[in-house]
Amino acid sequence: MGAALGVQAVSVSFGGVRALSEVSFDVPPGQVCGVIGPNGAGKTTLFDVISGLRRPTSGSVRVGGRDLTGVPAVRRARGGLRRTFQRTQVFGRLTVADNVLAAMEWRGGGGGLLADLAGRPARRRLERARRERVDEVLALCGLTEVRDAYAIALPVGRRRLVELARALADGPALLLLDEPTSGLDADQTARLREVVGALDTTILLVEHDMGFVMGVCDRLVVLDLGRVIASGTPAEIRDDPAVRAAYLG
Ligand SMILES: Nc1ncnc2c1ncn2[C@@H]1O[C@H](COP(=O)(O)OP(=O)(O)OP(=O)(O)O)[C@@H](O)[C@H]1O
Repeated sequence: MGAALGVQAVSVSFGGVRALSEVSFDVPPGQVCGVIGPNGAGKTTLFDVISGLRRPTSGSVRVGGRDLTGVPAVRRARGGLRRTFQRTQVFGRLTVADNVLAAMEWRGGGGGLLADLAGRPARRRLERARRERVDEVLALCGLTEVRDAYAIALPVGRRRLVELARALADGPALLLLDEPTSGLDADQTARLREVVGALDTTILLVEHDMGFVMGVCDRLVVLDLGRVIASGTPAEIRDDPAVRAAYLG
C-alpha cells in the first residue's frame, strides 16, 4: 500500500516571500507525523495547502493515492481528509454522543435518501451500525463515561477529545491536527497523548509542545524558512545538528 499522504515538491510564494520551497515528504498509513520548525518556518502554510485552504504555486498533494491538489477544501472530506482546529469546534448543546453522531450524518455516511429508498429495516440496521460506531469512537477517545453529558459542560481538554472523536467518526484516511494541545494543561495533554498514540489513523500534526511531539510522533518533518531541513524519527531529529542550529538561531 502506498503513502496515506504524499506531499510532492510543494512551493508557495507570497509575492517575494517563499513560504514553502519544494517541500516533499510521505506519511505511511497508520503513522503519526509531526511538522515542527521555528516561527515563520511555513507550518501553517503547509497545513493550509494540505487541507485545501491555499493552492500551492507548484507541487501536488495526494491523500490515499488520490491527487487532491486542485480540490476545494469543502470537498476534501470526500477524499477522506479531516481537520481539527486550534479553537475547538463542537456543538455545545448536544451531548457528547450526539456530537459524534452528527459528524457522521453531516458527512452523509450512507443515510438520507438512499436509506429511505432501501426501506425501514435497512434504515434501522444503518442506525444501529452508526450507534455502534459512536460507542466505539467514544471508547477510543476515553469519552464513554461522559457520553450523555452536554459538550458545553466539559472542560476544554475533554472538548478537544470530543472534536477528535467527531473527526474520527467515519474513519478518515488522513487526520490533520492543528496545535492539538493548545489550551490544555499538563494532565489533559498527557491524556490526549495517550489517545492519539493508541489510534491507528494516519495523522499529521503541527504542535509547539516538544514533549508531546516527541512522545506521540513516529516521524517528524522539520521546516525552516520554507524548506525541509530534516526528517526522521524523534530520536534522529533530536540529535540533528541542522535542527539544533535552526532552533538556536
Ligand atoms: N498571507 C500571507 N501573505 C504574505 N506572507 C505570508 C502570508 N502567510 C504567511 N506568510 C509568510 O510565509 C512564511 C511562513 O509563514 P507560516 O505562517 O506558514 O509559518 P509558521 O511556521 O506557521 O509560523 P508560526 O509558528 O509563527 O505559526 C512567513 O515568512 C510568513 O510571514
